[in-house]
Amino acid sequence: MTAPEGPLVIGVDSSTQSTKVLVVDAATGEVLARGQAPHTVSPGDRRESDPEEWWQALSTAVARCGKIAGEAAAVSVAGQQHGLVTLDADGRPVRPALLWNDVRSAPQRDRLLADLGGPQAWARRVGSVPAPAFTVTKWAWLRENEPEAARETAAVRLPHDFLTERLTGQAGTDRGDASGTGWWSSHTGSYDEEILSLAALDPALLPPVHRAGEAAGTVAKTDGGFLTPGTLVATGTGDNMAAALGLGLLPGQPVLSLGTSGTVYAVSDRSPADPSGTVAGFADAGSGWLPLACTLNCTLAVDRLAALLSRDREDVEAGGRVTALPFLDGERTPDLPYATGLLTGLQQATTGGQVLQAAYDGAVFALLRALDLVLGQAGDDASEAPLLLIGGGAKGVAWRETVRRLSGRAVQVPRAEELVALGAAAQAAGLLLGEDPAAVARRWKTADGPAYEPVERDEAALTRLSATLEGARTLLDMRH
Ligand SMILES: Nc1ncnc2c1ncn2[C@@H]1O[C@H](COP(=O)(O)OP(=O)(O)O)[C@@H](O)[C@H]1O
Ligand SMILES: O=C(CO)[C@@H](O)[C@H](O)COP(=O)(O)O
Repeated sequence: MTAPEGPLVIGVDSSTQSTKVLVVDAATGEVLARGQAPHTVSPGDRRESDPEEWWQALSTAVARCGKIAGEAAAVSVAGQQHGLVTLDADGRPVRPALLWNDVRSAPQRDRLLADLGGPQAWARRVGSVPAPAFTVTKWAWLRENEPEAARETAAVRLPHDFLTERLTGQAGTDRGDASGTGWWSSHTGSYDEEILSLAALDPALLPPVHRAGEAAGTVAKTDGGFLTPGTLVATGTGDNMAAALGLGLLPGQPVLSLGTSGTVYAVSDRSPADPSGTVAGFADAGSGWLPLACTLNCTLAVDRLAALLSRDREDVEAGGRVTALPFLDGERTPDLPYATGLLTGLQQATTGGQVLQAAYDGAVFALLRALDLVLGQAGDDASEAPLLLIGGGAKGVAWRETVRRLSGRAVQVPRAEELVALGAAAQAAGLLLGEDPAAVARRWKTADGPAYEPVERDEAALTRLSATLEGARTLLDMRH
């Protein structure tokens, strides 16, 4: 490793399963140190995590980077989107955070949709038709199911706001993450008073929304002194917005991310509004937008199937007619919050490897079905552009080959791992150096990596998956 040119910056990804921290040379993008610490997510129907554990994980992951972390001149925190963090008057969590993949708020979502006049009204108003992932549905759930906790709440935050506020001592969020709440409009760039009133949420509980390029503050104090006081803190953003920054994404470049969630998105310079609700009309971390579709069942669902079959995740086999819709946690895309996993087409000759391959197919199919709608909302011609494959799953051959076979598109796998944390680092570097963070990431060449030619699309598998989904809709919509 050559001596860093400096200055150094820190990028944080506080995602569903863990916190990842990178110390990066702002001049070159070289990753000088990395640290990681896990999170606990409650099992069963609840998907909750303790925000205090995120804070501890941040401290541990920074410590695992070594002393060099103390030399950073700027830091930025990106986080899993949508989570409802409720704080009391002393800034302590009233209860664990309700995460993006907790679908218990589906009935409240249905009610909120109707109260504003249906999906079209929501898309027109805030840019998105809320899924049960959106924070507004979670607040409605809390008020209905735990009114005392709602009453005790003195501040409502998103995961990245909570961590940034702990660092700086100042409340604030950014437009990218705010656009996943449902109460902030990516068309107008402001909180929507009518929606806040429908959800019975006092706007005084919400943080101010920083503009792109503004600082959130400086490191005021930290419990264990794990970052140097006075270090500049950028606004941070949602994890998908950060990954878009981390890739230095330009319009017309589609991304498919394989992590706890599966996402497909592109950046756009027009404000999306998809009344079907498949495409969320998020704002990006700059001054543009990020039309995005998200599935709940991606790498964890396939890993679970592999574990049930006692197979390595790469141990797949082609052939057979087995079809899987691996909606183990309910599903968001398609909108089937009450769904469970479905397996059909099993025959005497079916092998375990074919069942596992079917799980990959089902997870990728759900994402690719939404990709055309995402690109339609983005409005730029991306027909010839390679699909950028990122997230933990992009390291897997079975994932990559499934995406190639079902998409029929060229695929590029950036060599840079941890694009969310790198995007946060680019945001910190942009703030420090007065540059556009996406341009910083392009200078760092983060999207470079091996390219894979298109292969013929497996129409037979796609037709089988579509027919299974349509045929099983009533079953998948059944409330257990
Ligand atoms: N070498 C690998 N091959 C395939 N999948 C992998 C590999 N390494 C990690 N993964 C998958 O990556 C997932 C984590 O992805 P990541 O993007 O880090 O998740 P998140 O940010 O949502 O917490 C794990 O659930 C695991 O299935
Ligand atoms: O809900 C969404 C996007 O709308 C998810 O993408 C979350 O932001 C969680 O991300 P990961 O933990 O899977 O990175």
